[in-house]
Amino acid sequence: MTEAVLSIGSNQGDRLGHLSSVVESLGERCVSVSSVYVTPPWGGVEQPDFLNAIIIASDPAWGPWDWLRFGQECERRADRVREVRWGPRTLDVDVIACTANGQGVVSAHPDLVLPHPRAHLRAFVLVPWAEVQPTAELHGRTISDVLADLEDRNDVRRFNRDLGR
Ligand SMILES: Nc1ncnc2c1ncn2[C@@H]1O[C@H](COP(=O)(O)OP(=O)(O)OP(=O)(O)O)[C@@H](O)[C@H]1O
Ligand SMILES: Nc1nc2c(c(=O)[nH]1)N=C(CO)CN2
Repeated sequence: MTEAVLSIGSNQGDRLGHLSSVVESLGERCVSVSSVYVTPPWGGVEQPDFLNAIIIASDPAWGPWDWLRFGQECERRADRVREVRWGPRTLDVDVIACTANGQGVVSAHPDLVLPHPRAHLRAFVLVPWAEVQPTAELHGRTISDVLADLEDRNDVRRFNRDLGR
């Protein structure tokens, strides 16, 4: 049994629709969903604001690579094009962390680094994650503590609609 923390983001096209498509595809695997947040682009590329959210998902038979493949399949269905690193996209699904039978999974494989190597730098991940799992830990610190170090944490604002779960 694995539980995954999935970060979903969109800043192109029907942003809310793209995020909703992930929740729909997960179906019964979806355990909880954060509010939707409007977030300024992270990473230095000038582009429109994103909508971001965090999903907690679980499946008795899936391992960490299944969550990665699931996210990439959702991106493909949203016609995501990989052009600019950290640039605009219809849908981004990142696996932020994964637990297998209650134990945190650590992976250094370049195609699946766990926990996600940049999660601790991203208010657009930590603010929604803290909403749904305030006691979660990243590299031995609570995510609330990690978030307190980020200067841009107050730039992340609640959006006026949610993903309906
Ligand atoms: N935890 C992870 N979640 C998702 N992709 C990962 C993870 N670890 C490594 N990768 C790999 O990262 C590669 C690039 O992914 P992607 O194009 O989504 O990056 P990005 O969203 O532009 O940037 P970032 O990785 O900083 O979020 C993919 O080939 C994927 O296999
Ligand atoms: N606000 C925000 N910025 C980003 C995002 C994202 O989802 N939200 N995704 C990126 C690529 O992983 C790069 N920058």
